Amino acid sequence: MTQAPLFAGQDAQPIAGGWRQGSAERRLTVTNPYSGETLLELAMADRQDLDAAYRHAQAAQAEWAALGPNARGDVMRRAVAIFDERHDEIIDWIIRESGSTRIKAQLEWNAARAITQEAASMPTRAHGRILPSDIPGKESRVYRAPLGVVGVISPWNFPLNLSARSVAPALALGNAVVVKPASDTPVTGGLLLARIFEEAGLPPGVLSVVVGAGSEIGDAFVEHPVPSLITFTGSTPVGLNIGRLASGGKHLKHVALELGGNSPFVVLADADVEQAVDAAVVGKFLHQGQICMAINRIIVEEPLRDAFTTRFVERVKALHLGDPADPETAVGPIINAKQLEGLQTKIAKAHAEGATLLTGGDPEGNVLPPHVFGDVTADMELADEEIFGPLVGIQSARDEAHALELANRTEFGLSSAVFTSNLERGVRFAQGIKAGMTHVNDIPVNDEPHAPFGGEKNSGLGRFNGDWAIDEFTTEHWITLQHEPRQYPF
Ligand SMILES: NC(=O)C1=CN([C@@H]2O[C@H](COP(=O)(O)OP(=O)(O)OC[C@H]3O[C@@H](n4cnc5c(N)ncnc54)[C@H](OP(=O)(O)O)[C@@H]3O)[C@@H](O)[C@H]2O)C=CC1
Ligand SMILES: O=C(O)c1ccc(O)c(O)c1
Repeated sequence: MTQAPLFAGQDAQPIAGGWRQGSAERRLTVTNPYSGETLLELAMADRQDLDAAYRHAQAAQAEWAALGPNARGDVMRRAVAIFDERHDEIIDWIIRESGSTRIKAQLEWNAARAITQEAASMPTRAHGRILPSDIPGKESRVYRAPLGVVGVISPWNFPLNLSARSVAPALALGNAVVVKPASDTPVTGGLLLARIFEEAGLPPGVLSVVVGAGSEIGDAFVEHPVPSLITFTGSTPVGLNIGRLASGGKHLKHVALELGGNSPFVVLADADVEQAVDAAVVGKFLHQGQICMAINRIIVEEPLRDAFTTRFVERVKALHLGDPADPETAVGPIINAKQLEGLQTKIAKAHAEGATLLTGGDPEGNVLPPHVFGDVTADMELADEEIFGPLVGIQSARDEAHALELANRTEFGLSSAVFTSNLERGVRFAQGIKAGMTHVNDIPVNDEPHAPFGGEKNSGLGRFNGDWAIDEFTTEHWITLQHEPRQYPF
């Protein structure tokens, strides 16, 4: 007997314990970025819906936390089982809603499942501490407790995973959660995840999803008095605004921000060219480059530049473009026309600034052929700004010191990579890069559920995953007990 779909595209969202239509006048049409097919239409959520979601989360949170670590862990374990049972439906939604290739959709399903499995262990890892004290008769305890209610704002590029990597740990650690997914991907960014946790036995109202425009409910989402923490993944301008609202408004709250990136991919003169090219092709063009960790600049030490460039361009020209559902497709569509137009503007700017086009082509629908530019200098926009698309420039470095100077030249510091035949030299180079993450002889696109994920400089604040998530999604309360009357100085 075939199962009913987990989510059938109905006009409903889980707000304050029940599935219902949003209350805003504005309706959202969600389309397939490759085919243009309408996937669903939704009445969007408004500020009243948001307030109801937060208030209900606040009311439901204490009972959810009190269920205890094993019960909360069991919900996570059942959610992992549902990820497995519903694998094909989830993959299909990721492909259709975000234009992900099947390759990328599988990677995203892996990542979302893995963080949910990691979250299942977190309830029994949320430890308090007993501290020594110099005060006679004092017992000194540190209790670790859930923050309360967590607000999660996620983007359209890895919507399922970039919601799950906040939602699963936050819930597992006893918080309640309200999610605002990107308007391009409300299903994989929130509605599907809500159905997974609902089927896994999460009590109603502990997780709400409000499908509302960031431009309309975004500030209210952050400034609301209920959430103690806002996690955000998206553009640096929006992230900086969220940071300002969270720290400068009426209600001070924690933030965990994962923002833009400009990953340098450095190839030193002693690197294996073929290995470096293999990595560069995937590290740049996976998900059409729409990944915060994606290679944004290729920096090759002079002696290797021509050999690397020739081989890299050959490999790029051979990439399979087109239908993201086709297992052979490496490069699928850009998420929407606005993003495509932005990329075409970047291409024109690269030409105007004197870069040399080595391979490119005109878009077919939202599918933009990979563009590689040579003779790129660090002051060009192509090198200095986040691209978030299938474009890249190759810069030449005089020597290792110059390569490091170029790598550190931008406002961003999320991920990075360096290729060399001497691994310890690679580690020393990595330690010189001002970033949250560096991968020696690998792509900068790496994320493991127990490893600290996050950026420095304008790439963000805080770290996700593993022990770092436990710190982000809980708080510590110092409580002391005087077992004998204390002698005060007056
Ligand atoms: N670091 C990363 O992973 C990502 C980086 N980016 C960068 O951002 C650029 C633009 O992409 P875009 O999707 O527009 O990124 P945004 O930062 O605009 O969107 C990310 C999320 O923030 C929401 N949002 C938008 N405005 C506000 C606001 N004022 N307050 C609160 N939330 C808000 C969006 O909602 P809504 O969809 O309703 O607008 C979405 O859910 C990309 O070209 C890329 O450079 C984008 C995505 C991911
Ligand atoms: O911000 C991103 O683009 C992004 C993508 C995939 C991940 O696993 C992740 O942690 C971040």
